[in-house]
Amino acid sequence: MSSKEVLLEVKGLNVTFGKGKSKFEAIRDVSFEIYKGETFGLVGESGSGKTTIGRSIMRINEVTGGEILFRGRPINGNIPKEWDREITQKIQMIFQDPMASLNERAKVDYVISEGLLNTKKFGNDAERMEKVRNALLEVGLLPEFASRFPHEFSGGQRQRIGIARALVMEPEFIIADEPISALDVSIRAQVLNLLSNLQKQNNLTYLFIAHDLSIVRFITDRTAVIYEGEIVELAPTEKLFSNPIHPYTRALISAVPEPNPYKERAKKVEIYNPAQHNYEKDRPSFVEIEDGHFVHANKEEISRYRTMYKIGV
Ligand SMILES: Nc1ncnc2c1ncn2[C@@H]1O[C@H](COP(=O)(O)OP(=O)(O)OP(=O)(O)O)[C@@H](O)[C@H]1O
Repeated sequence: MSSKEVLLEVKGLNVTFGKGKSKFEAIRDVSFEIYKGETFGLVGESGSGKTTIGRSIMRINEVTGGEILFRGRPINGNIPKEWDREITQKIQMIFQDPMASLNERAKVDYVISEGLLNTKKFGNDAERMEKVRNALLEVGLLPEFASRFPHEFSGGQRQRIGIARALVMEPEFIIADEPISALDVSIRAQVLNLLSNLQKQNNLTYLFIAHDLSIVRFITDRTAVIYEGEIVELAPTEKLFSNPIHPYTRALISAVPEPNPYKERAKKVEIYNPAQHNYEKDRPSFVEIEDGHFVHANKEEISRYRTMYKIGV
């Protein structure tokens, strides 16, 4: 269950890579809030900037402009040591490819407890081992697995180890970056169920990154759609699917395959053409077109969308 208590706030985030001619603005003026206890989806195609946002929150990426607040306090810049340590513990990330994110030469106990070792806060060896065993149990693995190597496990088990690695830190906020994309289709639902159960048990808040809208639909409370480094639409997830407004969101939704093959054939796929926006005189902003439903648009588009999609008319 989500409250309206803001846990994480991203305000006017800009991320630029490179300098001079090779300068590339990967994230442009991105703002959103994530409420405590909710699952917030971030959806967009490859290269749109989803991971860069996740990495900025993890403080792996340099932030060029704007700020990120956790529990109302900035996480970047010159911050007190104690606060820095707390953020390092409370914000964790689960990665797409469990193979790539796990050190193959390290045993599972080390893989899971590495973060604990770095924060010092978590006691002696025996206490750490106890935490590792508990984390393994929590993700549905045997405590004995602690003394094995990651390559001895299946993809799904490795992702569970990746989840245990985040969980052992006793986080409050988890960024799940395409956590099931690399997994066999047959085990995806299991891992999603695990994430959902862990959320309830541990009162976790999730930022769930995906390129696949159909996954986001079933597990997120609210969703933001990102296109080329900009959020084009943000709404409660059901609203986004029942009444998508931005042409890019509409194109994405129309591209989600229908489970019914007959319907799919009849379905018209919309194509998104960014040139359709005329922003030269009438500049766009991020407008709340109805309660909690934001769209990137200019004045002319807002009034057109209101009429087209029967909002407040
Ligand atoms: N360290 C970097 N240096 C230069 N460009 C980068 C760097 N990291 C990311 N980019 C670029 O920024 C853009 C956004 O990348 P990002 O990985 O955030 O996208 P994404 O939406 O997560 O895509 P994917 O689903 O493929 O991971 C891409 O064009 C990428 O090439």
